[in-house]
Amino acid sequence: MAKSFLSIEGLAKRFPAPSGGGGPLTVFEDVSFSIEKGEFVCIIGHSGCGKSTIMNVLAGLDEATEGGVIMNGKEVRGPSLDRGVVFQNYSLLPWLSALKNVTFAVKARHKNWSREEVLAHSYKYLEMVGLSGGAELRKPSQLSGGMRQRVSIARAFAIQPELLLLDEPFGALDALTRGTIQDELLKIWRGTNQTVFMITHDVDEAIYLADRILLMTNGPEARVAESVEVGIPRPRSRDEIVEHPHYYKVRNHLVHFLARRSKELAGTKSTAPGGKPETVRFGAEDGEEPARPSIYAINQ
Ligand SMILES: Nc1ncnc2c1ncn2[C@@H]1O[C@H](COP(=O)(O)OP(=O)(O)OP(=O)(O)O)[C@@H](O)[C@H]1O
Repeated sequence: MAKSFLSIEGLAKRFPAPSGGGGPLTVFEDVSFSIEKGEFVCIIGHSGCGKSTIMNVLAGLDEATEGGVIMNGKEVRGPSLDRGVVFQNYSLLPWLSALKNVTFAVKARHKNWSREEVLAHSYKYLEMVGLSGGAELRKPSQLSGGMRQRVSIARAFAIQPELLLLDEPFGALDALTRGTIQDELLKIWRGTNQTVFMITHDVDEAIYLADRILLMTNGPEARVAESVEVGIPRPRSRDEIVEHPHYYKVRNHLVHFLARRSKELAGTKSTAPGGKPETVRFGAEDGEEPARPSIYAINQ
């Protein structure tokens, strides 16, 4: 069988017992899933289940206690420009302007580019996120939280990594900017065959953007329990997506998982082969028999 672009195999993360006593904290265990080249995958789960920790392991910034990550047939060990990350807390270099934060990364990626090429490329992405007209010359401390997040997004997009890792990238943005940058992200993703793995708490954002949505049970001992296929054709429009017959089925499934099943399934083991999440797929209307896995049928 062909290997996936990204394979997460039997990942577990434990932290030593806190000084007050007790056993080690198992944040998650038996986390296994794969992502195909060019897929857009979102992950949703309650606070503390370990989403950011999984992302840090994918980025090569943290090590799992058990298991590993294979990308393009190679084990992920340490960070790489093939994996671009946007964190919740921007992680910009505070002594550099917004522009230099981006050019710094672009120069590292394209060592043989001229100064003009680096500048033109960096400006393209800064303008895309709405940072121009002088704002790009300010240092992070002189920018608002939303503006800093936009610099961080421009920097990650500008290095055109094979895998884009986004940890709640739009959380600090106002609704209008958020919508614009979501659409830019989709445009870039469609045009580049990049693979995107994104954490979000917003079910509507996940349905609008993703091909698949991974659902995590509550921690400790969390796991990825389900992989929900969105199944809504692209390009998607914000106005029309809610009219699609799958939209509310997917949305209700996600909300129900977060409200009830993430807790009910907490601490249970996967019954699927290799600990992979159950696939949840919603069938077409018009009399076609939907391919519903047992887990979906149970929760109808
Ligand atoms: N260095 C550490 N030592 C001990 N526990 C830690 C450490 N880092 C993270 N944790 C714990 O690991 C768990 C998972 O944290 P993580 O930030 O990955 O969760 P998350 O799902 O991304 O949460 P959120 O949605 O709030 O961002 C939390 O319970 C956190 O307290």
